[in-house]
Amino acid sequence: MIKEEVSGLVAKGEMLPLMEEFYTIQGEGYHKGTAAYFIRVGGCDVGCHWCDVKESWNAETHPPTAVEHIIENAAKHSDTIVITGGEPLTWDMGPLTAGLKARGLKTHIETSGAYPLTGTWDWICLSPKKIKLPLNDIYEKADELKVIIYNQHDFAFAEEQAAKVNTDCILYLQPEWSRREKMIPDIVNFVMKNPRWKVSLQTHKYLNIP
Ligand SMILES: C[S@@+](CC[C@H](N)C(=O)[O-])C[C@H]1O[C@@H](n2cnc3c(N)ncnc32)[C@H](O)[C@@H]1O
Ligand SMILES: Nc1nc2[nH]cc(C(=O)O)c2c(=O)[nH]1
Ligand code: SF4
Ligand SMILES: [Mg+2]
Repeated sequence: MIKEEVSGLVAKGEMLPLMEEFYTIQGEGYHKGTAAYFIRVGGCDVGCHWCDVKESWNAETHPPTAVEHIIENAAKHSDTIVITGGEPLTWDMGPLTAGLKARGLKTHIETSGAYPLTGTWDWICLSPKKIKLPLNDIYEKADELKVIIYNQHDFAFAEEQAAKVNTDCILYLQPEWSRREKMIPDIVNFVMKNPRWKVSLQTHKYLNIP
């Protein structure tokens, strides 16, 4: 396929820069502990300094892959598919999620919400970032809000973001991995004082799984 054809298909979400795919246990948030197949799509220009997958950022380094191929492969592994990245909403998620839904699979997304919400989702995990805030439309659709706690100011940011989501949205505070020892005591205190929040840990890192 010539370069222009590939770019055209990527622009329509019919091909996506695929970084990696793996069958594992969802480590974070509401579905933690549940087996799921992860699809990690390359490309993100949000730029969180503590991001644990910086290798995902440059889409050019991940091969454009036909979504039919991604869908067919995912269907072999699990009935729950988590789309993450990178920032999956960099791309049109319509074709990928339509194909997954057509096969009866559950579609979950991990997103910063910084780009327009595309695709059909059974579960939306919104993890807002101060440096590139979510667009307004996603707040009412988020099933869980997962705010990363790196420093004290992040608690105030978490409350600001919680004021924008729908009333059924489940609220999580997750320690930034490198700061977990410092921040966990403060997160525990905060959640006991503000019990509508829950703690989320990156349990896959404790389990030594992807
Ligand atoms: C790598 S991101 C990819 C999806 C999307 N770009 C986002 O940020 O939601 C997946 C999840 O990991 C979280 N995350 C990334 N780096 C982290 C770190 N160092 N410690 C804790 N959580 C982290 C993000 O906030 C997000 O909830
Ligand atoms: N096991 C596991 N659970 C996860 N939940 C969210 C992840 C992500 O990077 O989006 C992730 C991940 O990378 N691995
Ligand atoms: S938005 Fe997500 S992928 Fe992008 S830099 Fe932040 S944590 Fe990493
Ligand atoms: Mg991860």
